[in-house]
Amino acid sequence: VRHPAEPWRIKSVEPLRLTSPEERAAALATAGYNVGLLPAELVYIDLYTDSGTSAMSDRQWAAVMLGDESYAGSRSYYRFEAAVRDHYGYEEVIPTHQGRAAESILSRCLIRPGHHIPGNMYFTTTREHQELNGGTFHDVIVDEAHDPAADLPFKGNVDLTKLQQLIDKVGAEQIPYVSLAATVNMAGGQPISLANLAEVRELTRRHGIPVILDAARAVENAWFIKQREPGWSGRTVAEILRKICELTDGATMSAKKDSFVNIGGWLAVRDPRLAEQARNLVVVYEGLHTYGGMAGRDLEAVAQGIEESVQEDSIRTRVEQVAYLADRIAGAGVPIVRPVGGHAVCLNATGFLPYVPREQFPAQTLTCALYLDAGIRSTERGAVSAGRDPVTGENRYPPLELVRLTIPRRAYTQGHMDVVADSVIRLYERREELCSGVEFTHEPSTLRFFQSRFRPL
Ligand SMILES: CC1=C(O)/C(=C\N=C(/Cc2ccc(O)c(F)c2)C(=O)O)C(COP(=O)(O)O)=CN1
Repeated sequence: VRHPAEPWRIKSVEPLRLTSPEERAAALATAGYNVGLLPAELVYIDLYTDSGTSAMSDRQWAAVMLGDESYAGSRSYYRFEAAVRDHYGYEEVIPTHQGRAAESILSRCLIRPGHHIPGNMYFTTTREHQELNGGTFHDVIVDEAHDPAADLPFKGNVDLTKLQQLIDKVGAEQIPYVSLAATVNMAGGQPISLANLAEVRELTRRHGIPVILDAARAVENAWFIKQREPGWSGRTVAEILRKICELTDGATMSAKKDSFVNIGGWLAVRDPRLAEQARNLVVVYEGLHTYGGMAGRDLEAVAQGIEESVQEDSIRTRVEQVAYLADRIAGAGVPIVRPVGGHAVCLNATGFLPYVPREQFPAQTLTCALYLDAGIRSTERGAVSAGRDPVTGENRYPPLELVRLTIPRRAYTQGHMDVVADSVIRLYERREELCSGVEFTHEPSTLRFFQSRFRPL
């Protein structure tokens, strides 16, 4: 796989510093063996997240200067609203400062204690807000999504039998909505197909259950539909994105992904009554419903980012850079999640570190080894992220124990990808030496992944 030639040239740069091994060892100990607690300046290549870390374009920076900071009815809000309506197709657009704020407001509007929310695999903040409002999340994704080696084109698909069984078990009236992610982050950025989405739409329509999309990386999902789903190769990404949204009743959006911005999000629905309920909560938690926790300049950057995100060369080269990294790593025999997702290469930590027992958190251990080796920050997407079962309090050990190498958009070049690939391959060749993991020294009660601290065993 060749590294793509980007459809842009660099006009502004931010200097990077490579630390010494000694510096990194000291920094990691201070950070409690949680790379998420490292100061960013001690990280050389930061693959912690693609959320809010992408490079904005000169046109987005120019739009920032046009930000209308009026409290009510900002010009920038109407530009933002028009961009969401044009590209996602929902009538009622409600700004929020980022995705989890949209999730919180949607959950407060639709979920009541005792409710059940089916979805194609969990995402941490999405499930958290569902549980905080008394709901129970049920994973109805196809079984293959939990198998890192299953190389299927649409592992984000819903297993319709699982969905029907949940409806039969709890009753449609106990299901406020079906929560669908496009792509599925925790499965490695796996897309859902339009055919499956249409089947979910049909099944839920029969029971009067709404479908709410998590659109954070829906442009990447649209790209995979164009590449992999028969009958769509001749359509534009923009047309396919609209088609995805048409099959849903609303969406929560973290604009910090597809739309390249450093902050921003929105909730969009078709039902004006739900929209009014949500706007009332936005005023309580985010700010007036025409800015929703963003400055006018942020609204402008999101609007411009949406337009750029659906340009074919932009999304193609974004996904191809990830494929380049995956190809180099997999070429050396390193176990990764197949097929490669749109935003990340996911290392299968149990396959990578077979001698580290699950109770010693192999994925967390591997993130530490990657940082020590080359100053690379990656993301634990395994048992630490999965947290504890809210009922039993026991650690959840999901089948996927992954290290996510998450690629920011338009930020790193082929040279950086090669540094990452070389480091991963070097560690894989030394994997026999890595036979003990880590244990908690501090474990927060909520979303422990961010603030946990560990000690090496
Ligand atoms: C599919 C989806 C997301 O990927 C997502 C965020 N994602 C992050 C940041 C993150 C979030 C929670 C974690 O445990 C985590 F470790 C990383 C990420 O890196 O992937 C949100 C929430 O959107 P907000 O971040 O704008 O509020 C909603 N939906």
